[in-house]
Amino acid sequence: MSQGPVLELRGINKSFGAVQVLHDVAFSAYSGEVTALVGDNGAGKSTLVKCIGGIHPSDTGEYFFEGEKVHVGGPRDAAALGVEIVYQDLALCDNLDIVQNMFLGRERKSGLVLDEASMEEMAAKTLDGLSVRTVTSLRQHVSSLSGGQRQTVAIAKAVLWNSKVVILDEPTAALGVAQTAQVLELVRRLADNGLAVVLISHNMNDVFAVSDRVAALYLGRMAAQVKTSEVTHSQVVELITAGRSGELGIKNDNGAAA
Ligand SMILES: Nc1ncnc2c1ncn2[C@@H]1O[C@H](COP(=O)(O)OP(=O)(O)OP(=O)(O)O)[C@@H](O)[C@H]1O
Repeated sequence: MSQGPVLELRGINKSFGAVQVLHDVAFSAYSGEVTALVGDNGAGKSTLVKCIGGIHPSDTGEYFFEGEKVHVGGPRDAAALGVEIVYQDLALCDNLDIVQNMFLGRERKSGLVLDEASMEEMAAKTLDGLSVRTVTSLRQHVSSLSGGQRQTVAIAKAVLWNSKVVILDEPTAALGVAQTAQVLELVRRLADNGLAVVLISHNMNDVFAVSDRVAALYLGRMAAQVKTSEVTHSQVVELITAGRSGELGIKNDNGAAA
């Protein structure tokens, strides 16, 4: 399924004041694939994702979407391309129900009133399309949902808008074993439905369970972006902790030596 990447960044540099956080970073995401973005605390994962999402646009570098060079100067530009980010804190409102959360800020109206029926139908269709069966009622307040169910609602909200790239910030960090398995299954299904999924993770089991590629950041540089099937668990740990793998032969997707 390897066509060109749907999203590709080249030569991304980003500084906050005098501190340069990202150095000449290249990163690609492919439709139908899960790309795990890994790296130690402070390696620059969130900063890279914020560049992709237009929250902190990069200082220099190029951004390509579906092969075209684009300018992403803010979150609206990213959303218009079909790039959605699901943050760790989920940004769900506890006092609203599932449908209200999924349409928050983008409510559908019929004349002057909210078109509840069509929103409920779209929400149900999206959850069905993701084969989500864990939610009992769409009119349930999200405060009454489990961590895994909340994660599911946040992910469904991100894919409601015909998105093409979905970035998930540590979706299993706060979950137990069974819920982690459920969310990972959902992550895989998103890719199988044709989306490019980027999964930020610290958990090697999750990375190897679900990803097609691994992109490893080390001190703000892309140490390697490789196919998951071509690396071992310990090579990925080395990339995260030392910025390179001692064993030769790891190549970046673009052919450069890691
Ligand atoms: N708004 C900001 N202003 C100044 N420095 C920042 C800002 N955001 C991030 N940084 C710095 O950039 C570096 C990378 O941070 P970032 O949050 O991108 O790392 P991360 O890989 O996501 O880490 P973690 O796994 O801990 O979330 C850190 O040294 C951080 O202190």
